[in-house]
Amino acid sequence: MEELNQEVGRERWVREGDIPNLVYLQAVVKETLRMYPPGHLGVPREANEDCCIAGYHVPKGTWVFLNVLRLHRDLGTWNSPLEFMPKRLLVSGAEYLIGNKKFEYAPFGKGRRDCPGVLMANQVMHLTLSTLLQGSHLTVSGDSLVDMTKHYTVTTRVLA
Ligand code: HEM
Repeated sequence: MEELNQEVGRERWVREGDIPNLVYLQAVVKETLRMYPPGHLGVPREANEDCCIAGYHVPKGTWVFLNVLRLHRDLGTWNSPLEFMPKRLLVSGAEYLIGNKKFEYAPFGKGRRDCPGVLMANQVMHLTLSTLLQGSHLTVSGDSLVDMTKHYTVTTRVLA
C-alpha cells in the first residue's frame, strides 16, 4: 500500500503506465509465481530421438516434464524457499523473466516454446492486484489464517 500511495496516490486509479514504478508489487507477483507456479509441471515434451539429459539416458518417445515447483523451492538456490519474501526478487526480478538462462525460475517455462502470454499475463496480474489493493480494504476474518493449500486444476466449464 505504501508504494501505491507514494507512486499513484489516492486521487486516481492506478494505470498501465504506473506499473514500471510499482517494483515491490511486481516482486510480490513474481514471488507468488515462485511459490505457487500455476503450471507446476510445465508442458511435457516428447523426446523425438534418444538423448542424454544431465547424464541420464532418455530414450526416444519418453515424456519429459520440468518440475517447476521443485526448482522454485530448491534449497541450493533459494534462501528459506518456503517463506514468502518478495524482496528476494526485487533487484534481480527482471532478469528472471523470459529469454534468459535463469533456469531456476521458470513459471512461464523456458526456451523456444516458453509462454507467449507472459507480458499479457503480467500486465493483467499487476493491474488487477494494484486495483484491488487501491479499491478495497482487505482483512483476514477473525483469527483464522488464510488457507494456502494448493489445489491444481484446469477447467473450461463453470463449476456448480
Ligand atoms: C500467470 C499466467 C500464465 C502462466 C503462469 C503461464 C504459464 C505457461 C507455461 C509454464 C507454459 C509452458 C511453457 C513451456 O513449455 O516451456 C505456457 C505455454 C503457453 N501459454 Fe501461458 N501462462 C500464463 C498465461 C498465458 C496467457 C495470458 C496466454 C495467452 C494470452 C498464454 C498462452 C500460452 C500458450 C499459447 C502456450 C503454448 C506455447 C507453445 O507451446 O509454443 N499463457 N504458459
